[in-house]
Amino acid sequence: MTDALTSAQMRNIEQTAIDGGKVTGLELMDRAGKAVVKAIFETWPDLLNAPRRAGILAGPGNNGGDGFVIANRLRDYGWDVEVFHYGDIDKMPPDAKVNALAFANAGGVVSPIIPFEGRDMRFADPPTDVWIDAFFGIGLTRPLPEEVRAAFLSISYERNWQSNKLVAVDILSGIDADTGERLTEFPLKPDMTVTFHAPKIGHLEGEGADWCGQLIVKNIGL
Ligand SMILES: NC(=O)C1=CN([C@@H]2O[C@H](COP(=O)(O)OP(=O)(O)OC[C@H]3O[C@@H](n4cnc5c(N)ncnc54)[C@H](OP(=O)(O)O)[C@@H]3O)[C@@H](O)[C@H]2O)[C@H](O)CC1
Ligand SMILES: [K+]
Repeated sequence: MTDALTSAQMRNIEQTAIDGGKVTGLELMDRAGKAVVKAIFETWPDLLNAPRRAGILAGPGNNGGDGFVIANRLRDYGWDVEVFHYGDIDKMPPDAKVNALAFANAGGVVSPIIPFEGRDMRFADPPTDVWIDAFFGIGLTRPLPEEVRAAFLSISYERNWQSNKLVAVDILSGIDADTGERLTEFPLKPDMTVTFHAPKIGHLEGEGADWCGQLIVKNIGL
């Protein structure tokens, strides 16, 4: 596995490629989101047999933008997709906003994450086959907001009763990408983390190493 990067090193690699005209941020986000979907079908090929249901937990930044790319892609496969957005589409960074608007304008369901509050997800009907954690990636700077922690807690009840999957985009939200420190604790380990270009320090150090599930590193052409 190639050397682990800090979030600053990753941003520098991305920005150098963008500044050099090799790729745009939007293209990188598109590749990242599609790489997550590819990793899902490579890991659980039976999910390809029939359209399923996905819950996308999207945050306010570009990690959330990846989540909307994934939402659009899974809808292309005929999946029933609902995005639970901690954030405001209008305030998202430009690349993320493009993908969020594409989802919303195509009739995609975007809900606030409040529905999870106190909701007993153990008997959710229909159950969600795959949860995508796209709340926060390498831009996490502090412990998670309480409503985000509560959403994760509700889903952890459901996961105890349903055999659904949790996939973390880039890194499990709540883990510091530069140290592996869990800035917020919740009882939900992902089945898989899909990161881009190279592992980050937070995937290999501290508690982060135990809170990845299967770590998949996908090339996004950098
Ligand atoms: N071209 C690219 O940059 C690509 C990026 N990829 C994906 O993008 C994320 C990194 O995106 P970024 O927007 O830098 O960061 P995040 O989405 O992780 O989060 C930043 C936003 O979240 C707010 N934030 C941070 N911590 C918290 C918190 N604990 N509570 C509430 N809000 C929080 C932050 O706000 P600030 O107040 O801190 O400014 C931002 O609004 C990367 O991980 C990839 O998934 C693509 O994959 C490749 C292209
Ligand atoms: K994430």
